[in-house]
Parts: sequence; structure tokens; C-alpha cells
Amino acid sequence: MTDDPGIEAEGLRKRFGATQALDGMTFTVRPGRVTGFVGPNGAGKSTTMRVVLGLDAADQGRALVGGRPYRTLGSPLRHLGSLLDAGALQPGRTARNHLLWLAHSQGLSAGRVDQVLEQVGLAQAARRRTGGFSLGMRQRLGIAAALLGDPPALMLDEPFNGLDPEGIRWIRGLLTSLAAQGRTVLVSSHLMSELQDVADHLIVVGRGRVVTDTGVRELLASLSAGRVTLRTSEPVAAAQVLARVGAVVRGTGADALSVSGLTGEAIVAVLNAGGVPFAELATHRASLEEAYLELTRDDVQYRGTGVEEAAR
Ligand SMILES: Nc1ncnc2c1ncn2[C@@H]1O[C@H](COP(=O)(O)OP(=O)(O)OP(=O)(O)O)[C@@H](O)[C@H]1O
Repeated sequence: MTDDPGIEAEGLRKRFGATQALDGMTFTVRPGRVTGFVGPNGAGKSTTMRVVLGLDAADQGRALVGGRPYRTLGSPLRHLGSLLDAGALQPGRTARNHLLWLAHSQGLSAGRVDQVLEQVGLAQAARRRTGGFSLGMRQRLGIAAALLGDPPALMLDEPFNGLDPEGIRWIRGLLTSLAAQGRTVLVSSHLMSELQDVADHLIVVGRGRVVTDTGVRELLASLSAGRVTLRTSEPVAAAQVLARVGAVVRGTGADALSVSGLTGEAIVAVLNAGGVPFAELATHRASLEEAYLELTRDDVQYRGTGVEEAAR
């Protein structure tokens, strides 16, 4: 699957009345990694996914799956598995019959239905009507449907919604293993924290277009670089002596400071010379949540594929 072009959006534009839902949305989701598709409510994530699936027509631009428009794919479930609205089920139908109906429409076997029910942990509930399913169970059933055709690409809209911590951990493991198998995996969320420890790559969107398209490791490294977290019972005195030698110091908690512009050794020397006590000194590790706040603080500072440190 290495030369698989993944999922591509090229200059998508879509207007609903007065709302410009997509305003030049352009990105490529590559195989072999989990790509998070993040942005605030209304940023255009669901609309993009609907356009990729041919459920909404773009006013301009095009979307391709494995190099082809979704609508031109025969047995599309074999090319792209998707979870859009886990609530869209016929309540009187059992989980197994729901999947059998889907499988039949795509020429897939009943054996495959039982495999995916097992894979998502719904084997015991296979013969129960979906009307009585919790949101978490409906999400699992939606994911089973996405996996049915053993597709090389998956696109999941807010799959963490309604899941308890065990369910969230399960989806993270599933997404990681799907990507490790060489599949293309696009996962939307409006909560960056949900993507922590699972996304390898991020496409951050706002107002219908891409704000940043970056690797998670590079992003976190750029935010962590040269920053040291200092814990001290005397933050004011510490900030004064450190600022005097040119460090940039920010308060990050009652007894915590973030210091940049000096090495750890230099910070220790300055604090000792000034007689300022401190309890802990550690290299700063940025979280995805922190990265997201930096990225969305001023859209203009982040363009194309690069990530720049925000001016402080
Ligand atoms: N069918 C529609 N009719 C009218 N407006 C729509 C329609 N679908 C989406 N919109 C509008 O387009 C914009 C983008 O919506 P979209 O659902 O794609 O955003 P999103 O990033 O998925 O948000 P969320 O995180 O809330 O799901 C929003 O302003 C939304 O109100």
C-alpha cells in the first residue's frame, strides 16, 4: 500500500446559504499513520468528510480516495470505511442484521460480519436490536461497518463521542493498529486531548480551510524546544533573577514557571547565585492541547505546512 495516494482534498469550496462551510480545503491524508482532523465546531470537518463520500457536492475542487472520486469506486466499502453519524440506524434491526444488509449490498460474506462484530467487541450483542444500544455501542457498530470491507482507508467523524475511558483506549489501540497495517486513517475531533497518544499527524482546520498540516512529533518538539519548567516556592524572586540575565519567564501555575533562553545548568547557577530555592527543574513537554491553543491563537501565524513558534 506504499504508493497508495490515500485521501486527497483539493481546493474544496462549499457554501450553505450565507455560510462558507469550505473555503479552499486542501490536504492529503497519507497511509501508514493516524491523521487527526481537528478544529472548532463549525470548522468544516464533517462537510469535508461528506464531500469525500459524495454525500454533499462541492461547489469547487475535488476529493479523491485512492486516486479516484468515491462515487466512481465499485464496492466502495472495500476502498473507504467511514463513520459519520453513529445514530443513523434502524432501531428495530439487530446489530448483525444491520451489518448483513450492508455486507450483502457490497458482495461481502456473512462470515466477515461475524469477524468485525468480534473485532469491535459486539459479538455478545450481535442479536440485540440497535434501538436499545448505548451511544458507545452504536459507535462500535458504526466502526464495525467501516471495517466490513477491509478497506485500505478509514475516515471516522468524532469516533470518541460518547465513549467511556475504556472505549476511548480501545479506539486508540484500534486506530494505531489499522495505521500500522499500512492503512490511511483520518479521524476528526473537536477535542485535541482525544487525539493525544494516537495521532501521528495533524490537520488543523478553521473556517473551512487548513490552518496547519504537521507531524505531531515535530509540533510538540517545536513547542517544547528550549523550555524548562521550574517549580519554586518563590516564583517572583526566581522570575526576577532569571529575567535579569535575559531569560524569558512565564508563570504557568502557583509555584511553576516556564523558562526559555537559558539551559537547565544556567538556570540552576543563576538561582543558586541569587539564593532562590527551587524544588524541581524539568524539560518542558508540550501537550497536544497546549499545541492546539498555540496554533489557533492566531491563524495568520501558521500557514501551509510549516509550524512556527508563536511570537511571545
Ligand atoms: N446542511 C447544511 N445546511 C446549512 N449549513 C450547514 C450544513 N452543513 C453544515 N453547515 C454549516 O457549515 C459549517 C461547517 O459545518 P461542519 O459540520 O462541517 O463543521 P465541523 O467542523 O464538522 O463541526 P463540528 O465539530 O460541530 O462537527 C457550519 O457553519 C455549519 O453550520
